[in-house]
Amino acid sequence: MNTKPIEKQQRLKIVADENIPALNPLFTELGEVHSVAGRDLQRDQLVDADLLLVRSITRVDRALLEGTTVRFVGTATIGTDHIDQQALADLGIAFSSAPGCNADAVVEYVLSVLLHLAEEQSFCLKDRVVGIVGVGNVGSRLQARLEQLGVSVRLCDPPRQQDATADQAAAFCSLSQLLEEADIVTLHTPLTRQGAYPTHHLINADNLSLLRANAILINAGRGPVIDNQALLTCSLQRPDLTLVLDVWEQEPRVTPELAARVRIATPHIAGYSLEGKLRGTWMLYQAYCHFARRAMNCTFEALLPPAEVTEMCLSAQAGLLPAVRMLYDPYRDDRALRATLALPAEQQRLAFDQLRKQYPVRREFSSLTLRLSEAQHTDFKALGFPVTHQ
Ligand SMILES: NC(=O)c1ccc[n+]([C@@H]2O[C@H](COP(=O)([O-])OP(=O)(O)OC[C@H]3O[C@@H](n4cnc5c(N)ncnc54)[C@H](O)[C@@H]3O)[C@@H](O)[C@H]2O)c1
Ligand SMILES: O=C(O)[C@H](O)[C@H](O)COP(=O)(O)O
Repeated sequence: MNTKPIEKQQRLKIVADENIPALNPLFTELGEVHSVAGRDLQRDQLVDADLLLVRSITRVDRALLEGTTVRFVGTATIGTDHIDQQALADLGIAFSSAPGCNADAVVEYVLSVLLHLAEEQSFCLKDRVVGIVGVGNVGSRLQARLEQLGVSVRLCDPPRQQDATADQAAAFCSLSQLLEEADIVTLHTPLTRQGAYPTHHLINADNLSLLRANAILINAGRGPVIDNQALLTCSLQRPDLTLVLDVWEQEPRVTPELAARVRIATPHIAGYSLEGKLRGTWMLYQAYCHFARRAMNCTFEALLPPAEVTEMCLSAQAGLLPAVRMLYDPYRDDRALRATLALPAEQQRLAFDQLRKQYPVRREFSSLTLRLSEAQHTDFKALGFPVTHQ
């Protein structure tokens, strides 16, 4: 890629999505930050801009950038399906995303969902097989925590399987085998439409029928990885299925008919821990400083405020769910989303974005040290809590 650091005497002009936190402490030392509404960003807002910082709701392509002065684009997200990276390379614009920034938040969303459903449906997670589709930053961290808890997993990731040694490749299975063998299926692939293993409508009318009786299907990746119309049809015929959707094919539109069939419905917030969001911005700051060959003046630790509650003592009888619920209860987000579903379509779309914009502070499990009896240590540690003796 033919990208050169920006050489400019005057302060940079930085155009940034208003939903990116910590722009001030990180980017105002570099230039003037202009906040914009990410979903509606237009070319004329990029006049004289040097940097463009976005989240996942801004389509960044040739039409937006050709002929502008932008030299660096960053997305403070893991997903990159909204960015035409080939166009950026052709235009000589440097690009950075934030791989892994909110992976732990997504893992904790899934763990919290599973522990809530285990209580409601009276099953023990350790007796269930969890199928993870997409075993990258999110999927592999989820795998590690589940295996430490003693849960059996099945893994499907053809790109990783293809690059693995024969020994490593044996850990993976095909999608159909996973759907047939797993009691719980959770999707963590990127959204891709091309290449050897495209994920658009990876889950569709043909393979939904492979799901086991009483299966749980979770999508916290990207909405179009599941054919939502096929899912609705299937769910009407299969009341035994439990669906959990954080992402939706027509996002920010959520069709009330599908939401009515979904047990836990949330507005694309699986990755919205404070740590995840701040790490996303900080990784862009780090990437830009590297690109511009500048020294960094802020560490991630300095950016992250202390949690309100940092330590909690649990009784020797306490199970996992009460501690998890203290930090994250997915039904809070489910209730907030459902309250918007009776609105006319356009207002519902706006409400979806508002829920995300005004998202309450949510901290990761690592922020809360638990005082526990010795016997409880293994499971709470496996979930990701720091633990200490009572
Ligand atoms: N809901 C949320 O808030 C949220 C938050 C973070 C990320 N995400 C989404 O989750 C996705 C995964 O995140 P990640 O950090 O683990 O990404 P990653 O790139 O680290 O891992 C993705 C994995 O999916 C695999 N994969 C690609 N095509 C596949 C296919 N056809 N079948 C099975 N596996 C396939 C890749 O080989 C890779 O190992 C992101 O791309 C993003 O779209 C959503
Ligand atoms: O890809 C990601 O990192 C996540 O999906 C992220 O949480 C999306 O958040 P948004 O950019 O829509 O605020």
